[in-house]
Amino acid sequence: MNICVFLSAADLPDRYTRPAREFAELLGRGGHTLVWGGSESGLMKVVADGVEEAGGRLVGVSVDFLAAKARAVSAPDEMVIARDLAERKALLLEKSDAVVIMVGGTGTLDEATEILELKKHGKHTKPVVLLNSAGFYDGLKEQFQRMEDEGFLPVPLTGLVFFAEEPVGALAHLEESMGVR
Ligand SMILES: CC(C)=CCNc1ncnc2c1ncn2[C@@H]1O[C@H](COP(=O)(O)O)[C@@H](O)[C@H]1O
Repeated sequence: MNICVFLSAADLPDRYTRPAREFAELLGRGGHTLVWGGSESGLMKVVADGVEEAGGRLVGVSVDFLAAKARAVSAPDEMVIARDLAERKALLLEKSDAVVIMVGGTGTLDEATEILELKKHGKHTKPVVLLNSAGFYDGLKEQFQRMEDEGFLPVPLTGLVFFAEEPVGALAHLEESMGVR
């Protein structure tokens, strides 16, 4: 399975780094491919290193203005450079069977909301998991719940996104959704 991971490009403390590394190891050991933004920075690098060390394949989709900072990869790994952020998001989704949103800032939020919006409109049916490491997304979860409770969501929240507290639960949900378990 090709699993797209959105997450921070910042260097972060152990409470966020540990689950990122753990998820990467599970992904690699499970024989899956990581599809990610291609960066060699922060948590994005932690995940790429973890997948590579565990024997998984990497598919990066960087973007023109960040291409100089993209990870150097060689076959069977892959790196594509998109023209802009819009094309990058489209390519990340196109190359993936499932999406995991991990802790991040505005870049991660941008990617997450676009993927959920496209799913809401039936443009894709790929499973999306929000990995709530160290309770980072408690506030967002509450906001989504309020959107649903007050009639802002035309589809059930559970049909849009699955909240996982730990990496093992996140991967198990994806494997079950895709029938590879
Ligand atoms: C030092 C430096 C400029 C590093 C490069 N920085 C980046 N390289 C690649 N993708 C990025 C970078 N910053 C943001 N992104 C995109 O936005 C998300 C992370 O943004 P953020 O850190 O959550 O807001 C990633 O999923 C990635 O697709």
